[in-house]
Amino acid sequence: MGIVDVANLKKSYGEIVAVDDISFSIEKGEIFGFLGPNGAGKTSTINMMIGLSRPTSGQIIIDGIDAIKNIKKVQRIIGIVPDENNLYDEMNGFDNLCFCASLYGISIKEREKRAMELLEQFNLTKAGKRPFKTYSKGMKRKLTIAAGIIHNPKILFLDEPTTGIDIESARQIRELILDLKKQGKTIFITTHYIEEAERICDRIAFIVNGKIVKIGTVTELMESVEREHKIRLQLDRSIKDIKEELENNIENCRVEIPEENSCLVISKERIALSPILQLLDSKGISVYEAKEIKPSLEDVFVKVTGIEASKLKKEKEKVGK
Ligand SMILES: Nc1ncnc2c1ncn2[C@@H]1O[C@H](COP(=O)(O)OP(=O)(O)OP(=O)(O)O)[C@@H](O)[C@H]1O
Repeated sequence: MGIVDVANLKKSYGEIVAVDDISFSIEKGEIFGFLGPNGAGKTSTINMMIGLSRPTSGQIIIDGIDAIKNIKKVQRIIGIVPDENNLYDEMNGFDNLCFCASLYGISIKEREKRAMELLEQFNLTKAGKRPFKTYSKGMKRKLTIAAGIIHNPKILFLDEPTTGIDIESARQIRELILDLKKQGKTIFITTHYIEEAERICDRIAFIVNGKIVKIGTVTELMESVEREHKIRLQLDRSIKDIKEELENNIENCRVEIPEENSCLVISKERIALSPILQLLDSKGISVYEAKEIKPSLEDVFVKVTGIEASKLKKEKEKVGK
């Protein structure tokens, strides 16, 4: 049993099945990522886990407590960082944190101490005196995370923590998340940034159309699909006219031409370079560079889900605006 156990969880909105019978466990102290495109069911899942919406069916156990029957008890041990900022625009950063702490019944002295500590930890001490509405998007996100951990929760739920903010703030937030893990927190994070999930998550679940299609560590996910070897050749001209000849001459290889002056040689086995170079040389084609392309988690995601990486990127950019 994990610190979080979700079994056969389902959420329907009328005809729409947003979350379709998913089950997973989160171990204490791990960063568990939910990775999927827009509309995959990430927010619907997190909202059921934190008690913002009621499941159509299924079970959620958090730290041994039934989270559907006993959400108030659960809310004391979890921290929530929604995908949209939920703090008061007119209040300054310090007061926002103290107000959040008061909701958990923390004493005034303790509230102020904790707020100051968090402002310092999140590099917001100076900004703490300014109204929240004057913060940049990155600063707003950081203060929202600080508010989510004001009561020192065991488990933190982060919905798209770096969507729509600048690169440097996103980097700082990833560092903060890793620091929280070091402090022993368990973290559930939803994202549609593959690189982010790869960098910080101990385990990742791919979610598409409300279903979990794969769960594992990055290494397990990489090993779960049949690996292809790829070599990219940079050439002095296009090899469109000899593509077929190349494929016929090199055993078990296929050739793709992504750009005018380059090609990809792809095979299930390791690729020997010399016969390729010899053939190209005999055709008077110069090779400027030959580089092995290592598979990425993005390749695995595309293979497992059938969703094109470019589609995921486009959606990411759209949201990031
Ligand atoms: N309140 C609602 N009423 C009706 N349909 C909803 C509601 N909330 C979500 N949905 C639908 O459920 C599906 C899953 O949505 P959800 O917001 O959980 O996905 P998501 O993975 O978080 O997407 P995003 O990355 O865009 O936030 C979508 O088809 C969405 O339109």
